Amino acid sequence: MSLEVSQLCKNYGSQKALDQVSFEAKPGRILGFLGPNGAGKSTTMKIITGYIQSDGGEVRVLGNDALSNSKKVANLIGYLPEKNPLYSDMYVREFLNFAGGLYGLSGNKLKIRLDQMLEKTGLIPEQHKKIGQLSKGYQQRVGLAKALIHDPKVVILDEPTTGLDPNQLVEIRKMIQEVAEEKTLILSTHIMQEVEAICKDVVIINQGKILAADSLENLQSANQQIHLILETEEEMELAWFAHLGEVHFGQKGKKEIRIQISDAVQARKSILKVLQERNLSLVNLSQFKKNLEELFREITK
Ligand SMILES: Nc1ncnc2c1ncn2[C@@H]1O[C@H](COP(=O)(O)OP(=O)(O)OP(=O)(O)O)[C@@H](O)[C@H]1O
Repeated sequence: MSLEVSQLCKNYGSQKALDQVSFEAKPGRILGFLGPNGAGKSTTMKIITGYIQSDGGEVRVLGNDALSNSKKVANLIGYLPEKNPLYSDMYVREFLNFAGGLYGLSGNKLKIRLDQMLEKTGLIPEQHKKIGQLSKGYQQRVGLAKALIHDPKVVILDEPTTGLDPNQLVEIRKMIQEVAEEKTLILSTHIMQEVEAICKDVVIINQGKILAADSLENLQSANQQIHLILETEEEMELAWFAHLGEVHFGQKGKKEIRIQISDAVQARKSILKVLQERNLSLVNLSQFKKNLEELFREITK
């Protein structure tokens, strides 16, 4: 396992920001780290990367304890913080050169790595511009190149696509996927479609506690229940459909009933029978499966 986080705790004064947070990240699989605002995502990432200390628990990076081997672990991790801190007066190449130097790279090795990172992040045409002159999307690329300059094994990206236009978003996501092919990558994001598009594993945190940690596939298949929305002209009673599964009224009050079922064909037949017997006029009968967004809202509400 490249990254093991176990039983992390962190308090800010009397507030418990992290409460026994544990999860693992594997190489070659992007782990989506999800949670509502204030859930504890950035705090977890800052502890993993050594920016702040925990009040308890353990972080192991490629088997190294992050607390007792902080220097070694810092070299194994690349981090793009939420508020990407860049020196806007520095030139792109100059800045990345400086960042590489901080990790002990120099001479030809630094030059080769610098060229590789500029190429990988599409920054070659921009390398002689001042960072402050770049668009937000290109500034994020500089942040990504900085996080990767020392060729870390574990990469942590805190909301890297927030505020990007749709074109930049697609390009940065593609870059993230390429990076993840050879690294362990944790991606914090609020965008559920992003998780469904590029993550293999998912951790959901809320109020400092882990609520789910599994592969995206397992989470989705555990929620493969089908939902039917039934709408009629007349008011209905939940009891008429209770034999089919879990039932509750929908947005249109008693004229809309939502039913969670496992056998859609059988359920539709039964519903039509009830409608006929009670002489109800059907307005809509549709079915859907929960996506990650709905699952997230249900878990964290
Ligand atoms: N330095 C600090 N001092 C006091 N409280 C803090 C500090 N940093 C974070 N917190 C609190 O700890 C909790 C977790 O914050 P954190 O920034 O880790 O959440 P987050 O999941 O990253 O949120 P967001 O998605 O909004 O960035 C929040 O309630 C926040 O107000």
